[in-house]
Amino acid sequence: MSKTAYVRTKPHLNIGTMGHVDHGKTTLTAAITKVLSARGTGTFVPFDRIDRAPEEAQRGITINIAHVEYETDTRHYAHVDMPGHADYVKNMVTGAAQLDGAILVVSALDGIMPQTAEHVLLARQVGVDHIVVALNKADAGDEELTDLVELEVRDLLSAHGYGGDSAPVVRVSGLKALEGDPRWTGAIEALLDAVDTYVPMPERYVDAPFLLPVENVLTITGRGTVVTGAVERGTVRVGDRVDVLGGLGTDTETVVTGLETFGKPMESAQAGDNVALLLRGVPRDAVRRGHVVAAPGSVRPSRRFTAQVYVLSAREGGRTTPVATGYRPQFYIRTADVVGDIDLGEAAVARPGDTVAMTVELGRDVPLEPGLGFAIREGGRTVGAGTVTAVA
Ligand SMILES: Nc1nc2c(ncn2[C@@H]2O[C@H](COP(=O)(O)OP(=O)(O)OP(=O)(O)O)[C@@H](O)[C@H]2O)c(=O)[nH]1
Ligand SMILES: [Mg+2]
Repeated sequence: MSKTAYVRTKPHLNIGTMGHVDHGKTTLTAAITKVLSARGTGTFVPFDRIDRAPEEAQRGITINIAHVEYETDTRHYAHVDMPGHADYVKNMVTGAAQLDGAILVVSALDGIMPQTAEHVLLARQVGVDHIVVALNKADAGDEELTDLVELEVRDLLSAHGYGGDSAPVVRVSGLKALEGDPRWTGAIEALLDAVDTYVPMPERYVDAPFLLPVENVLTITGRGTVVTGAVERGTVRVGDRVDVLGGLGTDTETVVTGLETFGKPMESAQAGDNVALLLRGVPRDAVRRGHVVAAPGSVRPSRRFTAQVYVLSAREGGRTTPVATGYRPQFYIRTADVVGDIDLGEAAVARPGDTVAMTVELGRDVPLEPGLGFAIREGGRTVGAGTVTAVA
C-alpha cells in the first residue's frame, strides 16, 4: 500500500460508464486511464484489471463496482465501470454508484439497444443530471450510419429530459486508443474535455453530519476492521467519533483511527469521496454491507415509512402482473438489502407502469429520511424504484 498522502488539489467527481452489454464500456475505461497516464495524471489500468472486483471485495459482496481514479487538468475523478447489467440496475437505483455524471457508451455499429435505453431511464430516475455520449467503435463504423446513430441517441436523451441537442456526443474508439493510435487518443482527450466542461461540479453537503453507507468490510491483520464506501454527506477526520448502525442490535460508537482513498492516507474525507475507514475495536462481524457509519446521534434508524414508488413496466424488465398490499419484496436502501411489507392503502393494487404511494414496514431498522431513493427487487430483478416521503 502506497503511503503517499492524498492531497486534495482539485475538485473530486464520481462518474461512470453505462450502456448496453459489449458496447465497449470497459475498453473505453481502460483507454481513458491509458491516455491520462501518458499525460502523467493517471495510472494505466489494463482492460483485464478493470473487469473484475478487487480480491478483498469478493467475500459477501452482492454488488460489484470496479473503480479507477484519474485526474484531468482541472478535476479528480473516481470512475466506476460496473461489470454487468444487473449490477448497473442495483448500483444506480440504490444510489450506491452515486454518479455526478455519466458517460453513455453506444456502439456506432449497433446503435441504441435495450440496455442503452434502460440505463438512460435509470440515470434519470436516480437524479444523474448530465450525460456525455461516447459513440464507440467509430473506427469500424460507417460515417453515415454513425450520423444516424448520433441522431437516434440525441432523441433518446431528449425523450428522457436530457437535452439531447446540447449533450456532447464524441466519436471514439476505445480499442484504437488503447493501441496508441493518435487519432483516437485525441478523441479520448476530446471526450474528457467534454466531461470536464459539461458535467458541473455538484453541490456537496460537506457541512452536514457525516454519513457513509458501508459497501464492503475488510480486516487488515493487526490493525482492525475497515469499512469502505462513498461518503454520502459531511466530513470525517481521523480521531472523529462515529456511530456504526445496522439495526441488528450491534449498533456501536467507535473512533475513526485511519482514513484512506485509493490506498493513500488522508486527514479528512468529505461528501463524494470514496474512502476506507479504519474503526477502533469494532469486531469484523459487528459491521457489514448495508450498515451506516454516521456522526454520533445524527441518524435514527427506523423501519416504517411512506414512499412514492414507480412500478417498472414489463418492457423495463419489471413485473408483468400487479402488486398488492401484503406483497413482500426486498428493499435496496443505500447499500442495505432488507425485506419489507407493502401497504397500498385504498388503492390496494398497483400495475406495472403505475406510480403509487405506499407504506412500507421493513424487517429491520435502517437509517431513513425523506428524499432517500431505493429500489424494490424480487427474484434478482428490479421491479420498482422509489423515494421516501416520510418516516413514521
Ligand atoms: N472495433 C472496436 N471494437 C471495440 C471497441 N471497444 C471495444 N471493442 C470490442 O467490443 C467488445 C466488448 O468490449 P467491452 O469493453 O468488454 O464492452 P463492455 O461494454 O465493457 O461489455 P460488458 O461489460 O460485458 O457489458 C470487445 O471485443 C472489444 O474488443 C472499439 O472502439 N472498436
Ligand atoms: Mg465491461
